[in-house]
Amino acid sequence: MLLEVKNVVKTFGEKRVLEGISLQVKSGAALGLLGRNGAGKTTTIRIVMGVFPADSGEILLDGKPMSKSGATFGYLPEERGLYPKKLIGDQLVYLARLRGLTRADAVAAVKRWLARMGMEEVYAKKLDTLSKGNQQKIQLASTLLHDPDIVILDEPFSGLDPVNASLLKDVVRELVAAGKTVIFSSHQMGYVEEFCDNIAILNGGRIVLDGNLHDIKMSYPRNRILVSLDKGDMAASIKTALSQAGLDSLVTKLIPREHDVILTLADPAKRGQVLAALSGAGLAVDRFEVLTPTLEQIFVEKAGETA
Ligand SMILES: Nc1ncnc2c1ncn2[C@@H]1O[C@H](COP(=O)(O)OP(=O)(O)OP(=O)(O)O)[C@@H](O)[C@H]1O
Repeated sequence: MLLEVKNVVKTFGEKRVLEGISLQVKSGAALGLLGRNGAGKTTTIRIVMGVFPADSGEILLDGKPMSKSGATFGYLPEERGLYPKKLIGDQLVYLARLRGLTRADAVAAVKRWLARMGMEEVYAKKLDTLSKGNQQKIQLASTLLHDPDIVILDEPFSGLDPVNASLLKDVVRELVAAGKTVIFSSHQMGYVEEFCDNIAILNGGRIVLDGNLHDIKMSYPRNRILVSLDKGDMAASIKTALSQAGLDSLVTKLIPREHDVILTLADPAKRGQVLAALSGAGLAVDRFEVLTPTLEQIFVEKAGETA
């Protein structure tokens, strides 16, 4: 399944919030939709879901208008929407029925999802008797009860402890593996790096970067190398080894850090010569690694300035 956002423009009053954005999401590979507060992520999601129309542009699923596709959505919004005072089982069954399940199927889906979340015992409890993290898991279950084709998760990890975060990661991975179309929006870049093969960064209503995250990282210069040795004064040993091998001019910068050294090379293709020089000098190299930028660094570079 291919979801396409094509040249979407949206204005609220005088304010143009989306300036003609285009992006694609393929099923079986999650898209990380990123951007600073107010960049237009929620507006984009709402247009994709048909909550309100775009001023112009198209939302297509496999080349046809989304509105005619019959695709089902599961949306976990940032502001959660379940009733705190109602019994969890009752409201989940109600929601599943609203989304078209028979009563028997709805009850079965609710029991299955509560079990998946490790929370079978809360069926007859009120939502507000649960901790924030456990409420969050119920919200996620409510998003997935009807086995939607397109799953949109806005900050799904907020408030979760590491064990629950790990459970949720497994659920998201299963959705992706099951061929769902998954859009994941978060300010926590670590999670985005874990799940999303593809990213789109919005800034000032425009897509300023999109594509495969691995390819994006590989497109950055590969001239910074992290080196660590098993002992001794690393920086001094490395300088001596490079000098003996006549490679001083290849290394344009050498930054000693507490547990390693970062080298900047004039020509990254010659990094093998640096490694050979270090081993040739009898140094025990623990790590020798090309440093690629983190998503956080890429994000700050691309979205740090408001366009
Ligand atoms: N219904 C509305 N009426 C007027 N302005 C709106 C409306 N909805 C959103 N906006 C404006 O559109 C811009 C984009 O908002 P949006 O909620 O899409 O951003 P976001 O990227 O999801 O931000 P956040 O990360 O803070 O959730 C903001 O300036 C916001 O104030």
